[in-house]
Amino acid sequence: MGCGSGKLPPEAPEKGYAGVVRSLAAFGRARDGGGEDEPKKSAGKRGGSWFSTGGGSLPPASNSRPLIQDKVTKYRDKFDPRVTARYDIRALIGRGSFSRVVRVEHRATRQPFAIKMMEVELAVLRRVSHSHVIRLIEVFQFPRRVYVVLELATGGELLDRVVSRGHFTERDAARALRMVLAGLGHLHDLGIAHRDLKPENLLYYHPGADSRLLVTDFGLATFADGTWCLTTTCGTPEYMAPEVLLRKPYSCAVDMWALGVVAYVVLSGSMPFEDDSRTRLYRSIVRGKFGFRGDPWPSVSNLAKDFVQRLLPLDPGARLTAAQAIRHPWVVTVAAGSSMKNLHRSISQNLRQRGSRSSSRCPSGGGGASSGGVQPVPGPGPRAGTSIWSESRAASSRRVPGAPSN
Ligand SMILES: Nc1ncnc2c1ncn2[C@@H]1O[C@H](COP(=O)(O)OP(=O)(O)OP(=O)(O)O)[C@@H](O)[C@H]1O
Repeated sequence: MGCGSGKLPPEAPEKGYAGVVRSLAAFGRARDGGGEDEPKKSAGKRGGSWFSTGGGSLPPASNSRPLIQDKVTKYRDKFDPRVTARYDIRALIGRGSFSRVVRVEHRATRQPFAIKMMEVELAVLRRVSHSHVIRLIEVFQFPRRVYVVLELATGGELLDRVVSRGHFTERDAARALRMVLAGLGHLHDLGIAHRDLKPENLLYYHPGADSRLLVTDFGLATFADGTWCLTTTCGTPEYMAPEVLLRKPYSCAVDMWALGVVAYVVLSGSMPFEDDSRTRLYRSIVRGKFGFRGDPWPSVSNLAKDFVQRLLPLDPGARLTAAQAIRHPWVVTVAAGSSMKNLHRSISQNLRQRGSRSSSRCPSGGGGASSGGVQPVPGPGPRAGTSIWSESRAASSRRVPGAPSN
């Protein structure tokens, strides 16, 4: 379930990103040759399976079986034989702006994994090893493509679980956020800024109630070599920190801002900063004014509100770090506590309302230049729930369309 209007892809080649965008744009246009074969997230297939993903038989028994089987074969043909020699391609899980993710099975062990086809995020993923960060299994690197075998997360996105549970309390929210904070703390300790933290990039490892929550999608992640060394404008608008929009040098603290937005969403189903116009959205973010209005906020504890507020100060230096946030009394006491009000009804209602508003705003799923204008990048254009980026360092005098100038 998405809660953002589109991803701002990052600027030019920090770690060769522009080339990646170019080649993936070509990949999307030329190599896919018939994108209709694959589910589009904007068509509602996100996170779902295109054909049977169940541990074995492909595809499901139905009248469309031969057609689906053709598609399976066609899709498999797009994989390098060295990959298919090791892994059996079972199903397409989903598509990102610059990637495809498929469910696979290791031929020797029959163990399921996900393979992500993309060309970035490797340097970051290679360094990371944490129970709350998606694990890199192995990589196949070829001149034109990279196939990344990842831990397979089958438990769905954070907000989907919030909605599907039927019962959701502050304790559940605190437990989920504590897991995210643990993963984020590990990344920040390694000097890695994720830069696209949002509920869609938080996946449960398995469907069970005791599942680990994993930070995923390192497509915009980068090494922050110094404290305030990053300048790229990228992310997902609703989750972008004011210093990013103002084109100030920034640090890992942008992830803490995004976590503040995630916390607000998880506790209420609504967004702290939201506007149909991207220009107005950016203005409200850089003003940093938000409230706790409407349901379920009257039922939410002051401690929870304090936690959110301490993640969303305009001054990044005043924001909690991951190490501080995980020790915040709300996280410590509420996560361990037991009886809490059920916030589920209001949260689900708000999420549903927001979902229907954004689908009526962007019928094609686009980020919408008309709504304030984030420019599409080469290749697949921005869609609802995806990240976008603009070339700020390469053209420092140019503003992110719609973003306030400093
Ligand atoms: N390791 C994984 N296990 C299971 N599903 C995954 C895994 N990695 C990604 N997915 C799913 O695959 C789909 C595509 O993910 P991907 O990270 O490529 O792009 P995205 O983050 O959805 O889009 P964008 O990159 O435009 O933000 C999503 O539905 C995501 O939840």
